[in-house]
Amino acid sequence: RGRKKGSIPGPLIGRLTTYYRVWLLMWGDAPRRYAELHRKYGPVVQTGPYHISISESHWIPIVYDTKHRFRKGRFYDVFRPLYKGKPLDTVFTTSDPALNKHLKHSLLLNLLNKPHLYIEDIDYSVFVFIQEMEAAKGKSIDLSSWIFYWAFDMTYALVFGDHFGYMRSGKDFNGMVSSFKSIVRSAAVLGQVPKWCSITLANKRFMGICRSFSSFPDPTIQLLEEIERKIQKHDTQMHSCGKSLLCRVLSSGDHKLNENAYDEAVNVLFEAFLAAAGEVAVSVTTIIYCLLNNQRVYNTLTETVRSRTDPDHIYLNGVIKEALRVHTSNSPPIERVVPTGGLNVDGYFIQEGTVLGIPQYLAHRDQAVFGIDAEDFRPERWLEADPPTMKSMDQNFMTFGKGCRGCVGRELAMIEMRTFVTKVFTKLDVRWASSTRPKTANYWMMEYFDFHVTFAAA
Ligand code: HEM
Repeated sequence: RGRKKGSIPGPLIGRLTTYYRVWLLMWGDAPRRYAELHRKYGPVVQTGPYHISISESHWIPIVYDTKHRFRKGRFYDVFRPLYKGKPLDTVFTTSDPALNKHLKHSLLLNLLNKPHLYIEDIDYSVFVFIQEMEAAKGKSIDLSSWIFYWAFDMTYALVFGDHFGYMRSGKDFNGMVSSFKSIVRSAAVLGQVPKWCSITLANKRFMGICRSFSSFPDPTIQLLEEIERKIQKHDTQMHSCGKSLLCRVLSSGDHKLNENAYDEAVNVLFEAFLAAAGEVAVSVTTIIYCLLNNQRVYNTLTETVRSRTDPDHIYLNGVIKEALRVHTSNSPPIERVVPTGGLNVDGYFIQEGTVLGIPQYLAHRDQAVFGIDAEDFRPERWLEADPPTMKSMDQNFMTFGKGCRGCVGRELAMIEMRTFVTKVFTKLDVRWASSTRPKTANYWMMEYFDFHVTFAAA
């Protein structure tokens, strides 16, 4: 366990107890609270006995390095599902570079490097969304929920080659969407004190008791059971889609002979679904939120997609990046642990074992990088920037994480988001259903409540 040397400023309570970080997070507006801390104490702030938050952009490539020097810490333990009674380390949660590379390889090989295989499923999912919205024309609907239904249905199709059916049923029929949101929220808060995790989410007995209450939200157990059912169906030849991640991961048949291969298949399928569905849903909701709040950009975008004058999606990519810059999905700073030997930067010496994080919210608002209008939603900045400015904007764009543990699904996510926006806005117009605007909260992911809109023909 390391500790900072010298005098890093910060609130006294943060130096004394790690529970201060729980307090920072539990109100659902952590980005604003971190911004306030940096305004008061400067660019490097001690937020916990072993935690430091940094708002200086030039630390980004140091902390999120490409060589696995700065590893993930124990915060990620909360995201490990209990499988066969034990926490399962996944590609996302593990701090072990070898396991991370191994599982990532399987994801890339079987899903992410094969865009031609999934375009059809993405198109179909958006087609169903449009059909449902056409049927609901003129009625007020909760868009945030519907985008979750779309993202869960689509991801399910890519991973399992089958249809989940949220959009067709028009509701969260098995409670998985709402349980996903609540577990992510609690995990973010519990993860601030990793020892809580071993007595709660990672504890077999505790989780057993919780699960005996049918109302207890646990999407991980639902998903793991679903994966095992699907594997069984696949093995008994009742599953024949051929191109899903499930089929490709199981194609060698090793999982039938070897328990490790079976567990690995479960692991990869689990993370491919969970890492993808929620983030994509939140991001598309954010994009539409920004468009509805900015009529000028809404008009330019709809004109561009309807007239098909932007075949390379230059304006659309600008809109997507700008929306995800201004309202980035992740709330607490993404954390990494200082490696052996400590870290010496800008006159600070930070001991090994200290946990460092750079709040995305602040990196995305650095005026030296994005200009004095950094607070504003202005997609054109991504079209106008000269090469050096673009380079620093890209370096500060942290929505997909950074370095060797950044998002492996970024390209897939971009295809999904572009397909959704292009197809939906080509056919339909969206308007706020009333003068009341959605409320937001941000624990780990941005959440929108009462996102009421109406759809009309374009
Ligand atoms: C707009 C949508 C998405 C956003 C905003 C997003 C964001 C992120 C972020 C911020 C990280 C790094 C988290 C950290 O370091 O703690 C990450 C990692 C990851 N993402 Fe995504 N993601 C998205 C879509 C996807 C999709 C579609 C997949 C597909 C499988 C995916 C798979 C992963 C995986 C496997 C990791 C862990 C990588 C590693 O640890 O090496 N993501 N994502």
